Amino acid sequence: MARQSSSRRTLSAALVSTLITQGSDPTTFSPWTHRPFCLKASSDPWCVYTNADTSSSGRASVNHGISIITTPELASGTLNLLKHVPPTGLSSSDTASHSATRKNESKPCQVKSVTGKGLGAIATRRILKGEKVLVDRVAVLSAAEYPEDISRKQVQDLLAKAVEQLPEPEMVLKLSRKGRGEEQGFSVVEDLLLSNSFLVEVGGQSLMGLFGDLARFNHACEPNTNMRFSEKTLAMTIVASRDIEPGEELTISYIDATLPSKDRQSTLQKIWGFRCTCPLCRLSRHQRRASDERRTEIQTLRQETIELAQAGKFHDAIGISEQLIKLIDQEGLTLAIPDVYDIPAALYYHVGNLVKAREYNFLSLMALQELGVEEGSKEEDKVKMIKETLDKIEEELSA
Ligand SMILES: C[S@@+](CC[C@H](N)C(=O)[O-])C[C@H]1O[C@@H](n2cnc3c(N)ncnc32)[C@H](O)[C@@H]1O
Repeated sequence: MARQSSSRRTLSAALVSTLITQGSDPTTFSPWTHRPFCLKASSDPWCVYTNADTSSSGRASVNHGISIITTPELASGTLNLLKHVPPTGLSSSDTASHSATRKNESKPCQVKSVTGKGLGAIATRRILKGEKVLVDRVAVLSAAEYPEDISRKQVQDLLAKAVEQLPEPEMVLKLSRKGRGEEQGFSVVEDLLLSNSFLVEVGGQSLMGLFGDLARFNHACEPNTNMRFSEKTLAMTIVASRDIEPGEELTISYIDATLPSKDRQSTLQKIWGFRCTCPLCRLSRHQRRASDERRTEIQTLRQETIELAQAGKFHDAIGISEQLIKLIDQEGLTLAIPDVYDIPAALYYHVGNLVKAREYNFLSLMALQELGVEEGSKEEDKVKMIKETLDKIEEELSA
């Protein structure tokens, strides 16, 4: 199982033995509610750590529990993360309706059948750009790649254990659809994990995260919401990236949506195992060609900007990067906008045009904030960095 490789690290023998060989009294595994279930690999052991405490008194408690499949080292890092999780838990529906209640509005979306895609999340009312529509705490975190000496069957056992130990395993098992299936050697849990989980960064490692409610969000190549993961709360927040009308489907992008249609289809097929039927992929051949041309041009301009900057032709690179912004905007690639502003921001700073550097840093900051910045997310780090740069520019301008 490999969506993206994760680095493996060494760990202290003392830590391993503390985590693995503790006695049979479950309280000594705290914050885990189950004895860690471990496989001894020739390198690090790999274990399932579960917190299935559904009471509101436990510090790490969450309504739907959490299982993490990892090495003892990362699990020990996660202990700190769990301390920050609000004690009342973060069930998606609770949180979404909680924020809705505050505004005296109804829940923003509900799961319904969508033609050709199974189930999906449909807006129940008007949702404004920037509104949080879901906060979903991760249920299962798994390595994206396992060492070679752990067999496929052992990985399947770890995954099965991770789900089985959750307080409501059926909440995860119900996500299973007719996927790659047993004939291709996939176990039910492995298959559902591969077709429903998203890569997240925890403790510097890329892990696959399964989020019970987010798993009902279908993909679109022009999505109307975006995802923000917080390492602090282990929750994914979904924020509207434009105004959404009642009855519209809420969509996210599973891949780099700036790619031309052929590349998007092949990536979705290879990694996710389905053929995309989103509105952009269903355009007439003529309209799709126009969009593909713009997207191919976007890839070319990106590459050209890098090459020009590497060759020290900064003013030419600035010109191309500004063309790139126009194209990204024309193609409605809202999610790519903050990153694309960073390019002229850095280039203008480099050539000493501080006024323009300030303008683009400011635009990047605004675009990021419009898309939602969660505490403990990588976007929060980026906002901090841009603000520091803006302060530095102000200082230099007033010197
Ligand atoms: C994370 S799940 C989304 C929820 C799913 N539709 C359900 O019924 O639970 C991913 C699966 O939904 C379907 N899907 C998602 N986006 C799609 C799209 N744009 N076109 C066609 N099928 C899609 C595919 O079957 C994919 O494997």
